[in-house]
Amino acid sequence: MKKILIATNNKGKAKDFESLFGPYGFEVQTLNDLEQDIDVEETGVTFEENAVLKAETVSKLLGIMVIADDSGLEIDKLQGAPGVYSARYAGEAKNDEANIDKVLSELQGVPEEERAARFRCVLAVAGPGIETVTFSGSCEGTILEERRGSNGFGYDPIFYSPEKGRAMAELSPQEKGQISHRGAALRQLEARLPQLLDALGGQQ
Ligand SMILES: O=c1nc[nH]c2c1ncn2[C@H]1C[C@H](O)[C@@H](COP(=O)(O)OP(=O)(O)OP(=O)(O)O)O1
Ligand SMILES: [Mg+2]
Repeated sequence: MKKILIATNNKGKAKDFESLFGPYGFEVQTLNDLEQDIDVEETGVTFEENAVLKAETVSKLLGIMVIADDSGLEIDKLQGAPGVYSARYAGEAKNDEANIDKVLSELQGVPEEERAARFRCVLAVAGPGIETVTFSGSCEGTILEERRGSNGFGYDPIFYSPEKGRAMAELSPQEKGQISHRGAALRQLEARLPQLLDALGGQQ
């Protein structure tokens, strides 16, 4: 089976990639599947910088083509926060529950029409002998007043999709892929994948 390494330690992201790449016959692997511990420090100030940093660092280390994902939530009322700091919003420990609590308390009393937000995702593909390329996607919604649903990961329980009429965490992985920032970025990447794999001489 063709394998694709995603330079992430986030198991929730990995599931999104599986439901999107599975139908194309790719087995998705992540940094959690490797014997060595790899954790790239995210020193960039944009999603794009961090995605490129993660993809190029891991690709150079292992000598293979990899895809990295940097993503996050932008809330208009909070001037775009948490943004690139989404994973670390409530502290370095990267705790989804604490991050959600922090957002909910900051938006306490803010009416629905002022709770607009979007998820953003930038994917970077890096590999030996190819120029690093990036693809991006976004997904518009609003922030709920309380959690709904138990699917997905991260901020999914408080992100309402007007397109689906449900919280992101109430969607199946397939439904999420149809509307998500990651789904949008991945569809662009898919269009370029044959070319990228060709440039690598059929590595995968
Ligand atoms: O579809 C999503 N549904 C809900 N929340 C999401 C989503 N996509 C990103 N997010 C949130 C999770 C985390 O708070 C941050 C990503 O941070 P980000 O640095 O890209 O990922 P991460 O540190 O969890 O894993 P890694 O860097 O190893 O890929 O945005
Ligand atoms: Mg990260």
